[in-house]
Amino acid sequence: MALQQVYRTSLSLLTDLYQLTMAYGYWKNGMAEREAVFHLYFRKNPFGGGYTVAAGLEHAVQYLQALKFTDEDLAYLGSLKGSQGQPLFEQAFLDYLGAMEFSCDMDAVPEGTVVFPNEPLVRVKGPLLQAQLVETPLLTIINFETLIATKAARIKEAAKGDTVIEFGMRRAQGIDGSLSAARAAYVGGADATSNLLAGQLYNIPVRGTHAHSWVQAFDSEEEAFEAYGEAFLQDTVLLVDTYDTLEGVKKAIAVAKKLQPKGFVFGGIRLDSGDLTYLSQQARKLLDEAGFTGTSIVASNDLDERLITHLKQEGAKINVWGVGTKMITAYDQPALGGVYKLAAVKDGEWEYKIKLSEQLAKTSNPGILQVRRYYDQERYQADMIYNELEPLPANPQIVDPLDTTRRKTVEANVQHKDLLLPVFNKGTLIYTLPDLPSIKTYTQQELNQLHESIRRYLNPHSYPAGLESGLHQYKLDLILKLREPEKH
Ligand SMILES: Nc1ncnc2c1ncn2[C@@H]1O[C@H](COP(=O)(O)OP(=O)(O)OP(=O)(O)O)[C@@H](O)[C@H]1O
Ligand SMILES: O=P(O)(O)OC[C@H]1O[C@H](OP(=O)(O)OP(=O)(O)O)[C@H](O)[C@@H]1O
Ligand SMILES: O=C(O)c1cccnc1
Repeated sequence: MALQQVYRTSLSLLTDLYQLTMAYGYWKNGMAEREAVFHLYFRKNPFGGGYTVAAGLEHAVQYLQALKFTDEDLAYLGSLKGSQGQPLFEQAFLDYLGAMEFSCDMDAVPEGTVVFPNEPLVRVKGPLLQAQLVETPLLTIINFETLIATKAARIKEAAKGDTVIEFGMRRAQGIDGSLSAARAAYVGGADATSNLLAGQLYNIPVRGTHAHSWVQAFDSEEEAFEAYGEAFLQDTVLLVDTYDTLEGVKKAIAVAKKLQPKGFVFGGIRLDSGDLTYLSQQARKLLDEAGFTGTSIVASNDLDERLITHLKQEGAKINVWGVGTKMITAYDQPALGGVYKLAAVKDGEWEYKIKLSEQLAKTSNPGILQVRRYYDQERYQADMIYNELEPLPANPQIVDPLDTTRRKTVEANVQHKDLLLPVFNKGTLIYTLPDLPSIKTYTQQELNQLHESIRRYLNPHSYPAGLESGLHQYKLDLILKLREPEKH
């Protein structure tokens, strides 16, 4: 029953061992309750793209709401031994964990928001032990769902208003990979999923056709089509490529005509192999000539945003795209490199912290950060990461992270909004989670605010997003200070 045991009420052990060893260390050193701030952000848009769609907040919230070490969890931690056979954790620490209630503040960008490198998607502020502990699960959830939502947005963009159905469960990264990806794909742009459990859990529309095995199970393709059409008079999409695609289309048309007196509505055909441009054009001609002008042509077969764009440019007559492997696995980039970095610790006063790196771009940002988005009537103009606790100049400057000599002054007449919204206040949920259809609509509104040169998948323009110049200078000074050998 291991499978059933995976999806349990307590996911508190769903973290790396080192989160618990650090937690023990903080507790032992009297630092557990010291206030700290962490930011979750990524450094590069995935897929060589110009934007990223944030997703996963709902699951992150659910995880945090349920964060409680059960007796079973504590017994397991108590059973862990060091190399000399000694218990890894002492009982008083386990008692502390058992009594612990999540009490952090969390701010996050709403799901469906378009975001850019280095911008915090989540900010956790609270007792050091707790804020550290949640690093790994928050990254697991946000990295994956953000990655898939972004992939789906790219695919939906390529489909240019056509319907996109997520068909990927069979190729997904395991059970949860199929479920959370189905939800994230829907957030990003997919219109429906073939995954029934995702449909039930998340209220995503479910859609599907039939497999080649259906046709193979009958003595002839006609019989198979007729039997399916009889069973689903209203919603039939027939897979026509089991033997010879265009012959299959002709047989599907003949069956549709035969069943019409019974109220049959010819929903569509599906093409799953061969030259999808040529076959869809020929199939469209045959369908139109037979009067089935409203019958859809569904295509599937290793599709992604590039192929869909190609097929459209070639003049393919496809209006529904079934996309599996390449969407559900984010095939060309299997992980978003989101990180979770300590940015401030309070010891009386706030002390801002950075993690040094050889490259300035990889050095984390200090402070208690917020993201300000500037926009006019038509578009998002620029984003500025700034320290909430420091005063902002009247006309702040945004420093380009890739070329810090390039700076953009924010014009006085543009509007702005801050992206991180309060989600938890001292462990209490204060954010109303939007329903999934609202998130999906919001994603599309967000994408529409980006210039199409930023949305295109090939060599997109980069959206201006950087540090407020005062924060940038503070960071440089901190780096220089930390690099002085005698200081550390
Ligand atoms: N007109 C086209 N232009 C570019 N790529 C296409 C075109 N038509 C199909 N493709 C893509 O080419 C790839 C190979 O197609 P092909 O029909 O050879 O697939 P297959 O997987 O070998 O077929 P089968 O499913 O029968 O094994 C698929 O990813 C398919 O989506
Ligand atoms: O190609 P994807 O984007 O992953 O879409 C899902 C695929 O899954 C099904 O076939 P399956 O892969 O089971 O068999 P097939 O490749 O032999 O058609 C379906 O016919 C699609 O081709
Ligand atoms: O319904 C379909 O056509 C379907 C579902 C999953 C995978 N491939 C196709």
